[in-house]
Amino acid sequence: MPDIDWPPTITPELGESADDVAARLADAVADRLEAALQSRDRASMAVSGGSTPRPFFEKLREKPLDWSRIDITLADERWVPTDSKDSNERLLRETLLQGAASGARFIGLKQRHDTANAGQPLAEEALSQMTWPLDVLVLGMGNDGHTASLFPDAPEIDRALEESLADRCMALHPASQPQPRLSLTRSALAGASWIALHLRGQDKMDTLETAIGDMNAVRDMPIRAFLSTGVSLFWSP
Ligand SMILES: O=C(O)[C@H](O)[C@@H](O)[C@H](O)[C@H](O)COP(=O)(O)O
Repeated sequence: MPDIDWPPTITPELGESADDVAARLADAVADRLEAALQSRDRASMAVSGGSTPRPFFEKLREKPLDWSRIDITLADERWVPTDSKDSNERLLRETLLQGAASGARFIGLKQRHDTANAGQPLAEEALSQMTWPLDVLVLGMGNDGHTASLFPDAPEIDRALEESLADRCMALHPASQPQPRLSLTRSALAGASWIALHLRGQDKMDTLETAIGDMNAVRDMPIRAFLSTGVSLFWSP
C-alpha cells in the first residue's frame, strides 16, 4: 500500500495503529537500505525529528542491517545544544542509534558555533562525507505545511526552496519557532531515491489534503515540493 501515485486520492489503510505504521515504515526503510547496500559500499538516509518518529526509530534499530555501512543524517536540526530536550540529534541518539544501529555513521547538523549561520559551512562539509542523492528520506510535516525546517514563515524560505541550489543545508529563522534551524534544502531532499512521509493524526491528514488541493503554491506549504515527486505515505489516526 505505501507507494501512492501523487497527487493521490488518499486511501491509507484505515484502523492501523501508530505502532503498526511505524513497524511498516521500519520494514520499508530497512528494505530500501538493504537494496542500496547490494549495489554500493554505503547507503545514506536522512530522517526527521519531532514527536512522530520515535516508535519508528525504535523499530528500525532492531533491523539486521550492516549498520557500519550506513550514513545517517537529519533532515533538520534545531540550533540548540545536542543534550537539549529539543535536539533532534539527542532524539536520534536515544532511539535509533542504540545497540547494533549505533554502528551507523551519524552526521549531525549541530556544530560548535553559536549561530546556525556560522555553523552552516561546517555542516555542509560534514554532509559532503555522505553519498548523494540520499537512498532514503523520511519526512514529517507540520500543520502549517512545513517539512524538515522548510517553514513558510522563514525569511530564507524562497532560497531554501530553489530547485537547483548547490548548498545541501541552510540556516533558517522561522518567526513561528523558538529556535533557529539548520535544514537540508529542497534540492538535497527532493533528490532522494525514496521518500516516506510519516504522519500521525487526523489534523495532519487534513493538512495534507489542503496541500494536495493547490500543488502550485509551494512557498505557502513547502511539503508540496515533495508530494509531486512521489512519496510513500505512512499515516495513522
Ligand atoms: O525538527 C522537527 O520538528 C522536524 O524535522 C519537523 O519537520 C517535524 O517533522 C514536523 O514538525 C512534525 O513534527 P511532529 O512529528 O512532532 O508532529
